[in-house]
Amino acid sequence: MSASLLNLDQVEVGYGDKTVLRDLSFALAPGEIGCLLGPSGCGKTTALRAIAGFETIRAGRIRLNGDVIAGADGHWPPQRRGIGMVFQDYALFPHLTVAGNVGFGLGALDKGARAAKVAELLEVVGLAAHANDYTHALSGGQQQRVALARALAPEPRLLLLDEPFSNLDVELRERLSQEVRDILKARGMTALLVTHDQHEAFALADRIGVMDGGQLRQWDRAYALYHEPADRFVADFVGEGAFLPATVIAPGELSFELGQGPYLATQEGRPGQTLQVLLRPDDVLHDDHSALQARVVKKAFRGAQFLYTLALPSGATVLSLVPSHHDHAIGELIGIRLEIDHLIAFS
Ligand SMILES: Nc1ncnc2c1ncn2[C@@H]1O[C@H](COP(=O)(O)OP(=O)(O)OP(=O)(O)O)[C@@H](O)[C@H]1O
Repeated sequence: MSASLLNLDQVEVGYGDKTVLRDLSFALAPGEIGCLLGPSGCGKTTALRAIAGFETIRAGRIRLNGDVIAGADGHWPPQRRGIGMVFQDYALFPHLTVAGNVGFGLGALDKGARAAKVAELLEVVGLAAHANDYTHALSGGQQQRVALARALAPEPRLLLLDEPFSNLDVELRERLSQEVRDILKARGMTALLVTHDQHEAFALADRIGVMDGGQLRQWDRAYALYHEPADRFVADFVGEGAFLPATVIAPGELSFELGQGPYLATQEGRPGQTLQVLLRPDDVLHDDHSALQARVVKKAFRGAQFLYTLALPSGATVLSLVPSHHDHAIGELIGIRLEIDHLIAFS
C-alpha cells in the first residue's frame, strides 16, 4: 500500500471548553477522494478547518505528504500547507472576471505562464467561452466550476471541498458531482469533501467517513457503509432499510421471519438472544413465483422503480425496490424473496 498523502491521527479540536472533534483518525492515499459525511453540527467543517490550518488542534497529529503540519511540535499556517479550498458559497471575487478569479492565486507566475494556466483550467471546467464574463452573470453550477478552477490553479497538494454543491438543485448536484470527480481523477488530485448528503458522497468519494457527535463511526467504501455498517447509527444514516427481530440460534447464525443464516456480528450474540437484522430495499426482491408473500402497504414512484413498503405476516414491514413496470396496488399480496450476500445484525 502506498504511503498516505493525508493522515489524521487521533485529532482533537475544541472551542472554549467544548470539545468538537474527538479521536479523529483516517488517511487518504495520493489521488484518493475522501468524504466526511454526517448530520449538521457533527464537526465536519471543523475537521476541514483544522486540516486547512484555520483551527489549531488540541491533541493528535495531522500529516501531509509526510510532513507533520499540526501536532504537539507546531502548527503550520494555512499558506504554508499548499492546500486548496472550495467553499459552499464559492467566495468568488465579484469585481474580477472569470479569468481574473482563476488566476488570482498565481501571482508568482509571469504573465504568460499565468495566462496559459488560466486557459488550461477554464478548458478543464468547460468555461473557456466565459473567460471575460463577470461571475454574477454565471449560473450557480458555472460559479461552482470557477471556484473549482481557482482552487486547482496553484496546483495544491490537497483539495478540500466544504458542501460545494449545497446551493445547487438536486439534478445539477448529481451531474456536477460526477463531473467534479472526473476532473479530480484526471488530475490525480487528492481531495476531501464534507457534506450531509449521502448521494453526493457516493457520487464523488472513494472512501467515506460517517461522523456523529464529533467522532468517526466508520471510514470505508460506500458499498461497505451501505451493506456492512459498523453500527446502528451508520445503518440508519446511510441509505434506507428496515430492521426485523431475529434470534441467535447458534454462534454466528440467526433465524428471523424471512429465513435463517450466518450473520456478520457487530456484537457477540449468545444463542437465544434477540438481535435486529438489517434489510436494505435491494435485499428484498419481488418474485411472482415465490411462496413467500407480503402485502403492499405503501408505494413511492421513483421513475425506474417503485419503493414498496411491504407488511409481512407478523405485521413487521420491509422495504423493496421493484422495477416500475411491476405496478401493484396497495393491499395486494405479492411474492418476495431475499437476495443478500450476508446478514448483518445489531443488538
Ligand atoms: N467558532 C466556533 N465557536 C464555538 N463553537 C463552534 C464554532 N464553530 C463551530 N462550533 C460548534 O462546533 C460544532 C461542530 O460545528 P461544525 O460547523 O464543524 O459542524 P458541521 O458538521 O460542519 O455542521 P454544518 O453541516 O451545520 O456546518 C457545532 O456544535 C458548532 O456549534
